[in-house]
Amino acid sequence: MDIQTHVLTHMQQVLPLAEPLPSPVHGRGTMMSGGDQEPDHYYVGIDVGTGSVRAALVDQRGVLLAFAEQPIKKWEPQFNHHEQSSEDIWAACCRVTKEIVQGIDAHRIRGLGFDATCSLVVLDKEFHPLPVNREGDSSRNIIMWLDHRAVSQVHRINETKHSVLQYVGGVMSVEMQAPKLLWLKENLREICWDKAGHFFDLPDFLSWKATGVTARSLCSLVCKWTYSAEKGWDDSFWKMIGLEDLIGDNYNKIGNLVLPPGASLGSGLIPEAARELGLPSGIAVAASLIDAHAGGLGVIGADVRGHGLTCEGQPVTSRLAVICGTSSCHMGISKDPIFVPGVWGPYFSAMVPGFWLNEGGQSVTGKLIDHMVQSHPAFPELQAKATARCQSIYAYLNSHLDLIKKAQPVGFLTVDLHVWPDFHGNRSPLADLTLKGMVTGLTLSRDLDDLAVLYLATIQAIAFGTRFIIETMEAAGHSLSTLFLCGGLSKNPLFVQMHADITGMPVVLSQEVESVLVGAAILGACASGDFASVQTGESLPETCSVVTDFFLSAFVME
Ligand SMILES: Nc1ncnc2c1ncn2[C@@H]1O[C@H](COP(=O)(O)OP(=O)(O)O)[C@@H](O)[C@H]1O
Ligand SMILES: O=C(CO)[C@H](O)[C@H](O)COP(=O)(O)O
Repeated sequence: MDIQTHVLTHMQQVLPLAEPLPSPVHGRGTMMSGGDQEPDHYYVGIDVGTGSVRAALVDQRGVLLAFAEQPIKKWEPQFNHHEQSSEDIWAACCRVTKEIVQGIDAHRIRGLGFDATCSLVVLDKEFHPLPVNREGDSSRNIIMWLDHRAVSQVHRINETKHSVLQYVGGVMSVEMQAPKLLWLKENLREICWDKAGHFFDLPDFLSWKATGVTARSLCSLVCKWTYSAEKGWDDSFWKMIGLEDLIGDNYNKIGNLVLPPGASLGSGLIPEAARELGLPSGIAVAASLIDAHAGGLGVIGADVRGHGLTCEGQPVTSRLAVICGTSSCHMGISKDPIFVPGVWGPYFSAMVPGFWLNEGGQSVTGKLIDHMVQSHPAFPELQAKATARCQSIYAYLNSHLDLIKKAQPVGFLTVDLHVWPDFHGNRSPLADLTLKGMVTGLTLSRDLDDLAVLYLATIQAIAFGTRFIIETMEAAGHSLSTLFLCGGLSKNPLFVQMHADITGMPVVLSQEVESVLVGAAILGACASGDFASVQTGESLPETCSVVTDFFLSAFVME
């Protein structure tokens, strides 16, 4: 889609914003073993997003009983370099977990599951943090997923045309781990590469910290490290890109024991981690998931009966889970592998066991909306007015748009203003990290109306990006009918409505807003042995015992 057709479809397809949103339907899916009785088992889910760590206590019926959140540190020492600290993140995990289990009978806690962003954690041979920066600051030992420092490395990797690239949409992303590893070898040889003993995906770092087990999740290795669920590591790839040193020691530094998400790790929670987290030692700890995959697992099997949706009579492969936080991830599953140019995958068993996964994505969505709003001259005025009304800036902007639209549908406020949203490159389906953002239709206006309309145009551009990804997935063989949204942006009704209007698909929101966390708790439930797997049986969702029982869609926008 070039900018011309983008603008055209933009103007043609923006449908009226629906009447006030229907109230959530308060109901719940089939009860699990506990029925209506007092819950006797609890599971803890910990979700490490880009901006914060959250924890939830969930019972065996899938009801979220307690929630806590804590921001985490981020550094941007130079443009396109984004770093974090594994110690800071672990400390935040401990704080939020202690908070959610206060006053709870700890003996009822049966399992713990983690999900996290797919950032790269570097430790030395004694498991101490190593610097990923020229300043030698070892507290910054994580290269974040959105870090784009390894541009030259990923370019060379893609030039090899190695066959593993077929399984990442044909083009490896600079956000994956191989280019970041190569960057470390080429740029920080002495202070980092030569001393490194362990390179972890963040979700696997957390499960190691909790159990002392260095096993990696199939999810991380397949989606970000070129591991094949069927064939394992491909030596020829690592040799071809100049990282043959990782093959030695049987891939010990990047993982040689690989477990499916939800598998129980070692002897469970080790005493030191138990003390720090405020949980009983020895409870089951699960092999982890990447955050988008936990969200996908949390929503894709939702029980939609009674809402008259076409997907009720369709296989689960007609559903697209969209996890919308700092970035948006578009998770579609299939029985057979589907190769979609510019869309990551197909990945076998990386999210739902036994299914192939394709993962489309937009590198910055929440971050882009925040950026557009916060950098506008009218932002201080917006903040003051929202604070005076005790509203979030987004609730304020949404009601402001309702005021200024007058009789016309809100979508038409942007007939003259268009945003191209690739401010941090295009992840899918163009798979071009060099792309930049664009705004057309600017005037000299600097007021709040102008800010509100720019905010709307940004949301619309993101929704068009989702539509572009859906069209590309369908052209390659997916057949999609319904969107299942979760993540921070799904709490914004305008964002959700624009996705329904612009894709022409109904959007289902889970009754439990914190679906990503429930996805993490499902892992803990599975590891505890209380449930046989994250999903059982041949087909979803009918026989998807844990997933279906945990969820009921709350309301639908069409
Ligand atoms: N209630 C809300 N209304 C509008 N936007 C929201 C709301 N809550 C969170 N967001 C937006 O969602 C994004 C963060 O989503 P979140 O899932 O918390 O991100 P991450 O997992 O990447 O840390 C931010 O851009 C934030 O502005
Ligand atoms: O690449 C991803 C998943 O495969 C995500 O974009 C990344 O993990 C960041 O997630 P979030 O936007 O929720 O913080």
